[in-house]
Amino acid sequence: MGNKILIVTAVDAERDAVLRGLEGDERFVVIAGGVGPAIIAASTAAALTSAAGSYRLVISAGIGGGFDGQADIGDIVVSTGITAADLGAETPDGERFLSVDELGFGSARVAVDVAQAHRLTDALFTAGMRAIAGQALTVSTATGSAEQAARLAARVPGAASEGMEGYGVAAAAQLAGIPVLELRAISNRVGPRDKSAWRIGEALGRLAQASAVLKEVF
Ligand SMILES: O=C(O)c1cccc(C(=O)CC[C@H]2O[C@@H](n3cnc4c(=O)[nH]cnc43)[C@H](O)[C@@H]2O)c1
Repeated sequence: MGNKILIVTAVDAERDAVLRGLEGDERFVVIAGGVGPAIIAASTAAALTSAAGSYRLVISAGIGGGFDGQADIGDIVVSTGITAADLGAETPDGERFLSVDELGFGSARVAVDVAQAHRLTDALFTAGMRAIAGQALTVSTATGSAEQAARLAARVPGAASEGMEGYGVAAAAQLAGIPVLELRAISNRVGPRDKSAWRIGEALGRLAQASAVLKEVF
């Protein structure tokens, strides 16, 4: 395993924010892998394969939604677990969701080094940031209602952030045998879709700040 760290964002604006924070630290390679779990899994796998043996850690980084009571706009969520929260099946009555774990088709969860997640959270806090260690959820459809937010919070205890890429990045890292973390700068509440309430610019600024701390921790 090499000494480099691969950071994968969805879009260029997130990649550029991370690069601003890293200030040219050559231990880190930062790519924008696309929006959604499938394309970013492919992008991550391609990056890892093209430089096999170079990386010791993969980080999924970007903006994300915060679950009420867990993470507010401007906070940073560091994953203590990464879950594809909508990977499964509905029961015939439409009342319940069965995860792939319950269906026996593998796992929607990727474990992370929780001690490492807490070290990063502590370092972010020391740097004056509001940082939370919690469960990072990946969905293919950004939540747009209070009802869906409640369903997801009940489905994944400790749900703190919602994004659309973490599990894809994590699945590629897991297949390559490389540890993974997810880092989300919260841009909005998970719940009723209200684009006017999104604070994407602020979240990108927090992402840059948090990226500067990565240099101290890893
Ligand atoms: O609903 C809208 O009008 C709208 C406006 C701006 C952005 C979106 C997105 O769906 C962005 C998806 C993109 O950003 C990440 N992200 C940010 N917040 C969330 C969220 O609450 N739930 C899921 N993903 C979120 C995500 O990782 C994507 O890369 C919509």
